[in-house]
Amino acid sequence: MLKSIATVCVSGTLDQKLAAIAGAGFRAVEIFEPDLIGYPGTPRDVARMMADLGLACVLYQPFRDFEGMPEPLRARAFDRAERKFDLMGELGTDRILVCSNCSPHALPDRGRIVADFAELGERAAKRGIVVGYEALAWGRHINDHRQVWDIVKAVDHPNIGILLDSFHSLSRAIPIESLADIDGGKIAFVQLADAPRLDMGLLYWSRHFRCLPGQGDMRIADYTAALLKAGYRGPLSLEIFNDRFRASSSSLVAHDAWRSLTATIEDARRINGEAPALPARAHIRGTEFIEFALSDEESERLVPMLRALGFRHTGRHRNKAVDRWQQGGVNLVLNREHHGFAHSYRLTHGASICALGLRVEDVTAVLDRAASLDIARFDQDPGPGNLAIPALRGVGGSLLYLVEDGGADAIWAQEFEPVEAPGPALLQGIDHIAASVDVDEYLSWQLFWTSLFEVEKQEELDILDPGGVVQSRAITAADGSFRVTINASGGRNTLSSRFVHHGFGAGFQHIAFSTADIFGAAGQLGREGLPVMEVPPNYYPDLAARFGLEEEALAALCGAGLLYDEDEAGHRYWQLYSRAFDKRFFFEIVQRQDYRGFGASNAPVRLAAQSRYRDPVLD
Ligand SMILES: O=C(O)c1ccc(O)c(O)c1
Ligand SMILES: [Mg+2]
Repeated sequence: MLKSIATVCVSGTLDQKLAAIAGAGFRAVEIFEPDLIGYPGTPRDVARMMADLGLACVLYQPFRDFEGMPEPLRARAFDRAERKFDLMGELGTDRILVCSNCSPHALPDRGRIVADFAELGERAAKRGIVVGYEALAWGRHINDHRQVWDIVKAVDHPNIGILLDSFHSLSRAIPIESLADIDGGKIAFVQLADAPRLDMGLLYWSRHFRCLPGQGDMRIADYTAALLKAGYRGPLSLEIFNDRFRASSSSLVAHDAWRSLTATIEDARRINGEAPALPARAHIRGTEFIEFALSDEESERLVPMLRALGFRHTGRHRNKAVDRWQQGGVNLVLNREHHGFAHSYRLTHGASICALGLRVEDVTAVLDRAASLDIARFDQDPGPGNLAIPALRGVGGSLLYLVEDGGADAIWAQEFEPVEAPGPALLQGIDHIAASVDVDEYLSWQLFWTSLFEVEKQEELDILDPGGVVQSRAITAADGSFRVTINASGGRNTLSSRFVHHGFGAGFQHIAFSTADIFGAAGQLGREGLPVMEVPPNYYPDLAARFGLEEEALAALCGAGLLYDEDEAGHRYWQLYSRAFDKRFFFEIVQRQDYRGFGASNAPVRLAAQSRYRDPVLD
């Protein structure tokens, strides 16, 4: 399938947009009229620019308020169309989008609309132009693709087809099955856009909140699959009106667009039972290790924190300044090297979580899928005697190492000499990892995880921080083997924004370890003297009121300094936070009993407490 994108999707001037689009691998583009009008070159100049970039112009759009007009507006509409046909000749495109009429003058006269398109078809045929008629969801009389299909059938002209835009169909909840009634040969063009489920007017929703397929809540792969099944073989083109995209990097959005469209086409092929072109999304079986980039001095200060949490120094790398700290199923790797990736990461961001090691069934398959999705591979000479672990570039330039089950055992055994034996495991595993990212990259990081791995997006939450609102979305494997939360905020002073700005970019801000005995863990931290985040006293009476807790249970929670939550089914969740290390990252300990969330109701309490630790001058 030819992949295309509308110039309206990305930021910049027309030349910048086209460069970003071509740079992301696209070979086809829709020219959105305002981008052309605002450009200081002729349509021929733009045609040359597209040719130089290897881009074919597959659509010119939009042409508005055409059909069903009374005279003299009708004659004016045909005159306007002729002028646009002239322009299309110069631009070198043979396809135009006519969107349904929104004018208050438009008449609900089907006969007239059919006649108008029949006439337009004749005029288009003389120029070798094909017209795609699109039902805008808010069109005055025509706002449903089923109406457009009815009209296109009645017009029955080879130069008049239907243009389908997933947003307009799905925002109105028009059944996808209705696409099966359309003759694929009469589909002039297809535009794809997703959107989050929002309760607002259709026009405002469409013009500000569209997003790339996979970033929202619409069934875009099913929609695409239905069109392919109907026999459509033309370009699949992204048309995203999104305020954030308009304000962020054109290159980032264009690359994400390529990734999104590639994944969507693959999903659609699979839905239709066609042979897959890419390996399937991989199930993340678990986190094999988490790597920290530290100076020697930072490492010395982190070590007591890890010891207090129950970790033991179980391995020392034989030829690198790298240590393994272990407990239960958790491996923490402390990298103090003075060259290489971790060192560079630390120089840029400060003490950091610089890499995750994920366990998957088939590393090669993940690498192949990643390559098709244009996710960058990372290779570094592991040095003599060390095993190379394949890696991908992930959030904020951190790395995602990929290992197969048992695949890391050889590395632990061969490259690390034993130091201490592991102690009793108070913490058993990694419950979740939390990333803080720039608000402009919030959707991008979601797409990264959901396009590559077999994970599900959870409902987005707005979390209140004393410095602003934080958007938070968890992305989880169905069996709980992997959970990551992505947090972003437009407010400059929220915890997540401060992390991103002070640390020069997105990254992992906290790790939540799982325990089966959170009261035991709290007791141990107390005995070890590890400072934990203080819970404000008002929290506990509120908890008691909300959940009807007995005095004794409440006293235990309060005594241990725990946060607590229950879901509607009564599943329970306990949380405990460490203080942050160098204001860069912190640890959480959680215990969950069939509870699937992340304690969202506790997050504002936690963020308020953390904001009290701010230095009023430095932070
Ligand atoms: O918002 C609009 O006006 C508009 C214009 C052209 C399109 O293809 C579309 O889907 C929406
Ligand atoms: Mg459209």
